[in-house]
Amino acid sequence: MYTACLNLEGKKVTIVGGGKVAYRKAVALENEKCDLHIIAPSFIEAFKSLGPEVNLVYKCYEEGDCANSFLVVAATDDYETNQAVGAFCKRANKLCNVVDNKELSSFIVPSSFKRGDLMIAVSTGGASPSLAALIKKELEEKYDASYVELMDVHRRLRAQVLQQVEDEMEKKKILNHLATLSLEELKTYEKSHFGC
Ligand SMILES: C[C@@]1(CC(=O)O)C2=NC(=C\c3[nH]c(c(CCC(=O)O)c3CC(=O)O)Cc3[nH]c(c(CC(=O)O)c3CCC(=O)O)/C=C3\N/C(=C\2)[C@@H](CCC(=O)O)[C@]3(C)CC(=O)O)/[C@H]1CCC(=O)O
Ligand SMILES: NC(=O)c1ccc[n+]([C@@H]2O[C@H](COP(=O)([O-])OP(=O)(O)OC[C@H]3O[C@@H](n4cnc5c(N)ncnc54)[C@H](O)[C@@H]3O)[C@@H](O)[C@H]2O)c1
Repeated sequence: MYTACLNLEGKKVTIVGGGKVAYRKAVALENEKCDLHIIAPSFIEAFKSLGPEVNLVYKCYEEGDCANSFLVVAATDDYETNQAVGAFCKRANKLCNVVDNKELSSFIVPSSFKRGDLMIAVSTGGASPSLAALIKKELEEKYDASYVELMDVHRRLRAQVLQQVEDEMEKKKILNHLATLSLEELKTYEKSHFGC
């Protein structure tokens, strides 16, 4: 499967299902500024914690419910319903994650976390979602909260380097060197080279 990061801002996204798995997917999608609709006859309590901009639609799935959606997640506990959603999306060329059917999915979701602009995602291709989550947990410790600031400094420094260094080889050399520095070293570099 191809690795990509999707920009879902303003896109209509539909989740079918109102249980534990649908909730996990909803929490992740809520952060993406998409137009999120969730369809199910009943929802677990946890859904109350979602913001008012999330549309909970109290009904069973019907063909056509996802017709205007850019991306769809089929997350019911009913195999036939999930399959119907997946089959519709396949015909209609929509991105679709069917949580109990990798073969019918056009994408699957890795275990991931963010530290500012840094995003780390781990996938086992469905072989062991638990192992993906465990490896993510290990990486969360190594790439701790300090990386949020580190990424801010990197973004500033890269912009300065791109603006001020013309020679392509030199530019590459500097950026590769910056990638090896600690947060403290980066701050010292910034002060001495760009005076801030
Ligand atoms: C990463 C994560 C992201 C997320 O869901 O957003 C995710 N599963 C997570 C957790 C998790 N899932 C399951 C358990 C119970 C233990 C176990 O069974 O292992 C746990 C552990 C837990 O809950 O702690 C069971 C399970 N998962 C799938 C099936 C169906 C099947 O295999 O057919 C079944 C069996 C259902 C059953 O019959 O019981 C399928 C998929 N799960 C995926 C993603 C995709 C592959 C990702 C990959 O391998 O890279 C894929 C293919 C489709 C998809 O959902 O995208 C999230 C971790 C979030 C985090 O903590 O970071
Ligand atoms: N991909 C994953 O990470 C993962 C992890 C665990 C389980 N699963 C699979 O996910 C599925 C759902 O698990 P769960 O724990 O969220 O189940 P759950 O029992 O907590 O929730 C099921 C939800 O589906 C809704 N539903 C049922 N029929 C529907 C229909 N026709 N239209 C709309 N909504 C409908 C129910 O109202 C309920 O809200 C299971 O099939 C399980 O095999 C996937």
